[in-house]
Order: sequence, then C-alpha cells, then structure tokens
Amino acid sequence: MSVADRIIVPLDVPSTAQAIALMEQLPQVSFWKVGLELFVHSGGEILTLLKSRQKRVFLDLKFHDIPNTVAAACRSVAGWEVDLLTIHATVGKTGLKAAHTALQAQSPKTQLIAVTLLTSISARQLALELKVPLELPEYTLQMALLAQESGLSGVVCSPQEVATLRRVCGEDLLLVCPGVRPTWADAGDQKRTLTPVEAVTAGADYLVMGRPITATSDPGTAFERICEELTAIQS
Ligand SMILES: O=C(O)c1cc(=O)[nH]c(=O)n1[C@@H]1O[C@H](COP(=O)(O)O)[C@@H](O)[C@H]1O
Repeated sequence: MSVADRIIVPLDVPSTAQAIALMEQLPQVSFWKVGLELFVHSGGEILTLLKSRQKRVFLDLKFHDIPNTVAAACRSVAGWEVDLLTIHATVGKTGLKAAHTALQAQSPKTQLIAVTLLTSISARQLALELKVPLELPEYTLQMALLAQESGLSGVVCSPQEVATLRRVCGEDLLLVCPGVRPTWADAGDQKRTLTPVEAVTAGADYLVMGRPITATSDPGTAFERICEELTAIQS
C-alpha cells in the first residue's frame, strides 16, 4: 500500500456540493470518510457518488445503542457496501457481536471497527468526568480486546495507544488512528496526538487526518507534504 493510500481524509462538510469541491481539490486521495455532519445531510447520495468515483469509503456513524438496534442499523448500512463502519466499543460484547454478525451476513467486505475512546478525551477527563477508574492506556486496551473478542476487524484508537495495541492484539487487528497531527498543524480539540510518522512507526494501519489538510489554503500541498514525511521513513 502506498503512503497516500494509508491516509483517510474526512469529508467534514455540511453538503454534497462542498464534499465534491473538496474531493476535486484532492484527486490523489483514495480513501474518504463520511461522518455524521455530511451523512445526516446527504444520506446515501454521497456514498453512491464516492463509489462511482472508485473511492474507498469509511462510513463513520459511531453506532451506540442496544444490541437489537445496532444490528438493525448494520443491516441498513449493508447495502452501501462501504469499506469501514464505526461502532462504539462501549455498546458491550453482546451489541458488538450482534452488529458484527448482522453486517457479516449481508456485507462481508465491510469491516466493522470499534471506537476505543475518542481522541478528544484526555486521561484527566476519563477519570474526572467519565469516572472510569482504570488508567487510560489500560482502559483503551480493554476496549480493543473487547472488540477483538467480539469478532470485529479493528479499532479506532489514538496514535498514542497504537504501539501497545499492536503488541498485545497482534498484527491482524486493524488500527485506524485519528488524532494525528504533523508538527506544523494545530491540535485543535484533539487531546491524544502523535505525528503521522510516529503513528505509522508505532504500527498504525490508517491515519484519519482532516483539518491539517482540509483547513489549509492549499489542501493538495498539505497532503503531499504529509506523504513526503511518510515516504522518508519507508525508504
Ligand atoms: O471515528 C473517528 O473517525 C474519530 C474517532 C476519534 O476518536 N476521534 C476522531 O477525531 N475521529 C474523527 O476523525 C476526524 C479527525 O479530524 P481532524 O481532527 O480534523 O483531523 C474527525 O472526522 C472525527 O470525527
């Protein structure tokens, strides 16, 4: 896989027209993420459009509900044949298994991946707001193991947790990392970040990077700059 193919760019825009404009600024991007903002507005139209342009699609709807409901939602998504789909690990093992089974039955190529802990949450927030008594690295590991034991293909995790997850969960678990920030980009609301080079060196399969690319005056140049940084570690 080329370094460019490891980068998933979110279409974090409010309309199909703005999504098309962004795609046209970044023709070299092969993998796009559709999240809540765009999907609520555009529905399946944007997914059909991406597939018609031979793009890979990460549908990031982060399901979080009871087992019967997440399984039914997965059956509804199945027809779109997206490449990646998200669910929160905190739905628990019964919900994860039900969602995975429902998706596998109708869209076996779609990989269901579980969010371990949002990258916007710090260790302090985990303890003080969410009242989780485990240390953050232990908590995220337990969420990843829960996803793996439930049969899921992979997890969404912060790059700071990648090295441990790769070591404990093995080579087969897909590790998809948002919260990636080049040295020259702002962290924004991301709390647990590493650079693209650090994330890939630690064992990340895919990097989800939005604002460092899309919020610049020249997204194409920002994307190429990140690819050059990643190419340097591969050679
Ligand atoms: O599931 C995700 O993609 C996700 C999980 C997570 O823990 N943190 C996170 O930032 N994301 C998404 O990854 C993208 C990150 O965008 P930037 O912060 O602009 O690079 C956004 O579309 C988020 O919705």
